[in-house]
Amino acid sequence: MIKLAPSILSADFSNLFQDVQKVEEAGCDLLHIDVMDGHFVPNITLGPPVISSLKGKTKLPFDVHLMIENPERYIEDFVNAGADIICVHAEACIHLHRTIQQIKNYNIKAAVALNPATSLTAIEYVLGDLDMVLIMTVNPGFGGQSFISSTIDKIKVLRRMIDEQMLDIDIQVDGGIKPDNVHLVTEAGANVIVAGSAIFNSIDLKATVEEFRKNAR
Ligand SMILES: O=C(CO)[C@@H](O)[C@H](O)COP(=O)(O)O
Repeated sequence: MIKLAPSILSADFSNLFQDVQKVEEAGCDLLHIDVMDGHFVPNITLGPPVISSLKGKTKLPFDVHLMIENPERYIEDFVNAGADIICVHAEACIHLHRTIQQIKNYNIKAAVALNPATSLTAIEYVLGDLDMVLIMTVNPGFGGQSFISSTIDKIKVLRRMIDEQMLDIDIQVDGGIKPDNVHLVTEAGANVIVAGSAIFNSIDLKATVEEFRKNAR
Protein backbone atom coordinates (compact mmCIF):
# COMPACT_ATOMS: atom_id res chain seq x y z
CA MET A 1 0.00 0.00 0.00
CA ILE A 2 1.49 3.36 -1.03
CA LYS A 3 1.26 6.65 0.82
CA LEU A 4 0.32 9.55 -1.41
CA ALA A 5 1.84 12.94 -0.60
CA PRO A 6 0.50 15.85 -2.68
CA SER A 7 3.11 18.56 -3.17
CA ILE A 8 1.61 21.93 -2.35
CA LEU A 9 4.02 23.59 -4.79
CA SER A 10 1.32 22.96 -7.40
CA ALA A 11 -1.54 24.15 -5.19
CA ASP A 12 -3.33 27.45 -5.69
CA PHE A 13 -1.55 29.57 -3.05
CA SER A 14 -4.40 32.08 -3.00
CA ASN A 15 -6.68 29.20 -1.89
CA LEU A 16 -4.14 27.08 -0.06
CA PHE A 17 -6.37 25.97 2.81
CA GLN A 18 -9.18 24.93 0.45
CA ASP A 19 -6.70 22.97 -1.68
CA VAL A 20 -5.38 21.21 1.43
CA GLN A 21 -8.94 20.31 2.42
CA LYS A 22 -9.55 18.91 -1.08
CA VAL A 23 -6.54 16.56 -0.99
CA GLU A 24 -7.43 15.42 2.52
CA GLU A 25 -11.02 14.66 1.46
CA ALA A 26 -9.71 12.81 -1.60
CA GLY A 27 -7.85 10.39 0.70
CA CYS A 28 -4.23 11.52 0.47
CA ASP A 29 -1.91 10.52 3.31
CA LEU A 30 0.66 13.30 3.85
CA LEU A 31 1.02 16.94 2.91
CA HIS A 32 4.34 17.45 1.10
CA ILE A 33 5.54 21.00 1.74
CA ASP A 34 8.28 22.29 -0.57
CA VAL A 35 10.50 24.91 1.07
CA MET A 36 12.90 26.58 -1.37
CA ASP A 37 15.40 29.33 -0.61
CA GLY A 38 16.58 30.64 -3.99
CA HIS A 39 20.12 29.38 -3.19
CA PHE A 40 20.10 25.61 -2.97
CA VAL A 41 17.50 25.67 -5.75
CA PRO A 42 16.68 28.59 -8.06
CA ASN A 43 13.11 28.97 -6.84
CA ILE A 44 11.73 30.62 -3.66
CA THR A 45 8.54 29.33 -2.06
CA LEU A 46 7.38 29.52 1.55
CA GLY A 47 8.57 29.31 5.14
CA PRO A 48 7.44 28.52 8.70
CA PRO A 49 4.63 31.16 8.92
CA VAL A 50 2.72 29.59 6.03
CA ILE A 51 3.15 26.11 7.51
CA SER A 52 1.99 27.16 10.99
CA SER A 53 -1.05 28.86 9.45
CA LEU A 54 -2.21 25.41 8.27
CA LYS A 55 -1.44 23.54 11.49
CA GLY A 56 -4.51 22.29 13.33
CA LYS A 57 -6.65 22.80 10.21
CA THR A 58 -5.92 19.41 8.67
CA LYS A 59 -5.23 15.92 10.02
CA LEU A 60 -2.64 15.30 7.30
CA PRO A 61 0.90 15.00 8.70
CA PHE A 62 3.27 17.71 7.45
CA ASP A 63 6.13 16.30 5.40
CA VAL A 64 8.49 19.27 5.08
CA HIS A 65 11.06 19.03 2.28
CA LEU A 66 13.80 21.60 2.89
CA MET A 67 15.47 22.58 -0.37
CA ILE A 68 17.60 25.12 1.46
CA GLU A 69 21.26 25.67 2.27
CA ASN A 70 22.39 25.23 5.90
CA PRO A 71 19.08 23.62 6.95
CA GLU A 72 20.44 23.06 10.50
CA ARG A 73 19.85 26.78 11.16
CA TYR A 74 16.10 26.42 10.64
CA ILE A 75 15.14 22.99 12.04
CA GLU A 76 13.70 24.44 15.26
CA ASP A 77 11.59 26.96 13.32
CA PHE A 78 10.08 24.23 11.17
CA VAL A 79 9.43 21.99 14.19
CA ASN A 80 7.66 24.90 15.91
CA ALA A 81 5.66 25.52 12.74
CA GLY A 82 4.30 21.97 12.95
CA ALA A 83 6.53 19.71 10.86
CA ASP A 84 5.98 15.98 11.47
CA ILE A 85 8.75 14.90 9.10
CA ILE A 86 11.72 17.04 8.14
CA CYS A 87 13.72 16.12 5.07
CA VAL A 88 17.08 17.73 4.39
CA HIS A 89 19.22 17.36 1.30
CA ALA A 90 22.48 15.44 1.70
CA GLU A 91 24.02 17.95 -0.75
CA ALA A 92 23.08 20.87 1.54
CA CYS A 93 24.49 19.48 4.80
CA ILE A 94 28.15 19.71 5.77
CA HIS A 95 27.52 17.61 8.89
CA LEU A 96 24.69 15.38 7.76
CA HIS A 97 24.83 13.03 10.76
CA ARG A 98 24.60 15.97 13.17
CA THR A 99 21.64 17.50 11.32
CA ILE A 100 19.76 14.18 11.37
CA GLN A 101 20.31 13.89 15.13
CA GLN A 102 19.15 17.48 15.54
CA ILE A 103 15.83 16.60 13.83
CA LYS A 104 15.39 13.37 15.82
CA ASN A 105 15.97 15.21 19.10
CA TYR A 106 12.60 16.87 18.52
CA ASN A 107 10.93 13.42 18.35
CA ILE A 108 9.80 13.89 14.79
CA LYS A 109 10.75 11.84 11.73
CA ALA A 110 14.03 12.48 9.92
CA ALA A 111 14.52 12.06 6.19
CA VAL A 112 17.32 12.76 3.72
CA ALA A 113 16.81 13.65 0.06
CA LEU A 114 19.23 12.86 -2.77
CA ASN A 115 19.33 14.74 -6.07
CA PRO A 116 19.28 12.60 -9.22
CA ALA A 117 23.09 12.86 -9.64
CA THR A 118 23.90 12.05 -5.98
CA SER A 119 25.03 8.54 -5.14
CA LEU A 120 23.50 6.42 -2.38
CA THR A 121 26.93 6.37 -0.74
CA ALA A 122 26.04 9.82 0.64
CA ILE A 123 23.64 8.15 3.09
CA GLU A 124 25.29 4.74 3.52
CA TYR A 125 26.53 5.44 7.06
CA VAL A 126 23.42 7.24 8.30
CA LEU A 127 20.78 4.93 6.84
CA GLY A 128 20.00 3.29 10.19
CA ASP A 129 19.19 6.72 11.68
CA LEU A 130 16.57 7.59 9.07
CA ASP A 131 12.81 7.18 8.88
CA MET A 132 12.66 7.95 5.18
CA VAL A 133 14.91 8.51 2.16
CA LEU A 134 13.68 10.78 -0.61
CA ILE A 135 14.97 9.88 -4.06
CA MET A 136 14.47 12.96 -6.23
CA THR A 137 13.20 11.85 -9.62
CA VAL A 138 13.67 15.37 -11.08
CA ASN A 139 16.21 18.04 -10.24
CA PRO A 140 14.64 19.98 -7.36
CA GLY A 141 13.28 23.47 -7.84
CA PHE A 142 10.15 23.31 -9.93
CA GLY A 143 6.93 21.36 -10.36
CA GLY A 144 5.82 19.94 -13.68
CA GLN A 145 9.18 18.52 -14.82
CA SER A 146 9.71 15.18 -16.57
CA PHE A 147 10.58 12.04 -14.63
CA ILE A 148 14.29 11.05 -14.87
CA SER A 149 14.29 7.31 -15.53
CA SER A 150 17.89 6.70 -14.42
CA THR A 151 16.62 7.10 -10.84
CA ILE A 152 14.80 3.75 -11.06
CA ASP A 153 18.03 1.79 -10.53
CA LYS A 154 18.86 3.95 -7.53
CA ILE A 155 15.48 3.11 -5.95
CA LYS A 156 16.09 -0.61 -6.56
CA VAL A 157 19.55 -0.51 -4.95
CA LEU A 158 18.22 1.46 -1.98
CA ARG A 159 15.36 -1.03 -1.49
CA ARG A 160 17.95 -3.85 -1.47
CA MET A 161 20.13 -2.00 1.08
CA ILE A 162 17.13 -1.43 3.38
CA ASP A 163 15.87 -5.01 3.11
CA GLU A 164 19.32 -6.56 3.59
CA GLN A 165 19.79 -4.55 6.79
CA MET A 166 16.19 -5.34 7.86
CA LEU A 167 15.46 -1.64 8.39
CA ASP A 168 12.03 -0.03 8.51
CA ILE A 169 12.56 2.99 6.25
CA ASP A 170 10.19 4.52 3.73
CA ILE A 171 11.41 5.26 0.22
CA GLN A 172 9.84 8.44 -1.07
CA VAL A 173 10.03 9.61 -4.68
CA ASP A 174 9.37 13.11 -5.92
CA GLY A 175 9.11 14.64 -9.36
CA GLY A 176 7.29 13.83 -12.58
CA ILE A 177 5.22 11.03 -11.04
CA LYS A 178 1.80 10.48 -12.62
CA PRO A 179 -0.75 7.66 -12.53
CA ASP A 180 0.72 6.28 -15.77
CA ASN A 181 4.31 5.95 -14.54
CA VAL A 182 3.85 5.37 -10.79
CA HIS A 183 4.28 1.61 -11.30
CA LEU A 184 7.89 2.18 -12.39
CA VAL A 185 8.84 3.55 -8.96
CA THR A 186 6.67 1.24 -6.84
CA GLU A 187 7.95 -1.85 -8.67
CA ALA A 188 11.47 -0.59 -7.93
CA GLY A 189 10.64 -0.35 -4.21
CA ALA A 190 9.28 3.14 -3.48
CA ASN A 191 6.26 3.36 -1.15
CA VAL A 192 5.73 7.11 -0.58
CA ILE A 193 4.73 9.00 -3.71
CA VAL A 194 4.96 12.78 -3.99
CA ALA A 195 2.85 14.23 -6.78
CA GLY A 196 2.25 17.90 -7.48
CA SER A 197 0.86 18.73 -10.88
CA ALA A 198 -0.85 15.33 -11.35
CA ILE A 199 -2.88 15.93 -8.18
CA PHE A 200 -3.54 19.66 -8.15
CA ASN A 201 -4.20 19.96 -11.89
CA SER A 202 -6.62 17.06 -11.81
CA ILE A 203 -10.22 17.82 -12.66
CA ASP A 204 -11.39 14.73 -10.72
CA LEU A 205 -9.15 14.50 -7.67
CA LYS A 206 -10.74 11.39 -6.14
CA ALA A 207 -10.45 9.51 -9.43
CA THR A 208 -6.80 10.55 -9.80
CA VAL A 209 -5.99 9.40 -6.25
CA GLU A 210 -7.70 6.05 -6.94
CA GLU A 211 -5.80 5.72 -10.24
CA PHE A 212 -2.49 6.33 -8.43
CA ARG A 213 -3.33 3.62 -5.89
CA LYS A 214 -4.58 1.12 -8.48
CA ASN A 215 -1.58 1.58 -10.80
CA ALA A 216 0.90 1.47 -7.94
CA ARG A 217 0.05 -2.13 -7.07
O1 LIG B 1 10.18 19.18 -4.86
C1 LIG B 1 9.69 19.22 -5.96
C2 LIG B 1 10.36 19.96 -7.04
O2 LIG B 1 11.51 20.49 -6.52
C3 LIG B 1 8.45 18.46 -6.20
O3 LIG B 1 7.73 18.24 -5.00
C4 LIG B 1 7.55 18.91 -7.27
O4 LIG B 1 6.75 19.95 -6.82
C5 LIG B 1 6.71 17.78 -7.74
O5 LIG B 1 5.86 18.26 -8.73
P1 LIG B 1 5.43 17.36 -9.97
O6 LIG B 1 6.70 16.97 -10.68
O7 LIG B 1 4.71 16.18 -9.40
O8 LIG B 1 4.56 18.27 -10.75
